[in-house]
Amino acid sequence: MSETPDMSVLNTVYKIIEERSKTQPEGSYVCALLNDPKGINKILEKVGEETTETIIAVKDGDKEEIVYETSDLLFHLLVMLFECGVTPDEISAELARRFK
Ligand SMILES: N=c1c2ncn([C@@H]3O[C@H](COP(=O)(O)OP(=O)(O)OP(=O)(O)O)[C@@H](O)[C@H]3O)c2ncn1[C@@H]1O[C@H](COP(=O)(O)O)[C@@H](O)[C@H]1O
Repeated sequence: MSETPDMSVLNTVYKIIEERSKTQPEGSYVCALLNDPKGINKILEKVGEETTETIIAVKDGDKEEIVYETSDLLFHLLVMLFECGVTPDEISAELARRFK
């Protein structure tokens, strides 16, 4: 892709998560998270881990790591939102409501 993707990439990733949940392909990391016997706690564990790794990257001032770990965090947040039945559009609407 020649252009830098905009925030709609989050919607696309969410749609892939939805699709994985429906089709349950073998080897899918999303399915491994969604089907984990710990349920939502597994996803929350990952959100916690990725939050910590993002904080460490920021403390280290390592821009490349900040981009990498924040992407991991956003991805796991999208899986969490999917599991809760919340869409990225609902988050966008809430953020837009706060514009001033
Ligand atoms: N964006 C991501 C994405 N970001 C990170 N990850 C995975 O998230 C995990 C990050 O966890 P860690 O850094 O803790 O690494 P780990 O050692 O594997 O961790 P453990 O789970 O083993 O504890 C890694 O396994 C990464 O591969 C992702 N896995 C999938 N996606 C998206 O989800 C889509 C569906 O993926 P599959 O379900 O695998 O087909 C893909 O097309 C991507 O768009």
